[in-house]
Amino acid sequence: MILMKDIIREGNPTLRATAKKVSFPLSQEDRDLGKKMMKYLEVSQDEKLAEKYHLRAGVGLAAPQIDVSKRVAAVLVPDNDGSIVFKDVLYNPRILRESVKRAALNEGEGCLSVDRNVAGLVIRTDRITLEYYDVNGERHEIKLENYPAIVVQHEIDHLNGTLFYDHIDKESPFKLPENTIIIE
Ligand SMILES: O=C(O)C[C@@H](Cc1ccccc1)[C@H](O)SCc1ccccc1
Ligand code: NI
Repeated sequence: MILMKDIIREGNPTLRATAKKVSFPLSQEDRDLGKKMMKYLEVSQDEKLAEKYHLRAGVGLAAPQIDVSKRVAAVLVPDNDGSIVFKDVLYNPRILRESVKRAALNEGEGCLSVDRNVAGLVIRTDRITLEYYDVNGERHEIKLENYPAIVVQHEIDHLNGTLFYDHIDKESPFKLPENTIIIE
């Protein structure tokens, strides 16, 4: 099971590398990789289990964060009522289309690989068309908006060596650019 000790932190070069695509049919290793990343998210979102295993809650986890430079990311986005908005392991995810409209989370962003608070608006695209392959090699093309779209962009950033604070305007971190909505 993935524990916090397995998650690499700022300064580890893998976090700044461009991860490599996986090939299909997936090797057992790449199947298991996706499975254990999703397991981390499930356990981290269970209050009791997260406490038991000292896990930071996560709605997404990218393979580079456990020092595996492959284009694989697990996403588990719950709704406020505990239902699931979006859950899958994304193999070779790619953003096909981006809206002109931008979005940023009101409370900014954090990262399991960043052990400090970096304040500021993380400016992202509000609506995306996402292409990815699932564990069976099936191609998916889906539209996401608002919070799920933010989470997926955060994870795809990890596959490209980008961290959330790269998107914060250093001069004026809380400036709201034109055409940008705040997501509460
Ligand atoms: O480090 C990661 O990739 C996991 C992040 C993903 C993320 C952070 C902020 C905004 C979108 C995605 C963790 O989920 S950070 C912890 C967290 C937990 C629950 C809700 C929001 C953030
Ligand atoms: Ni992160």
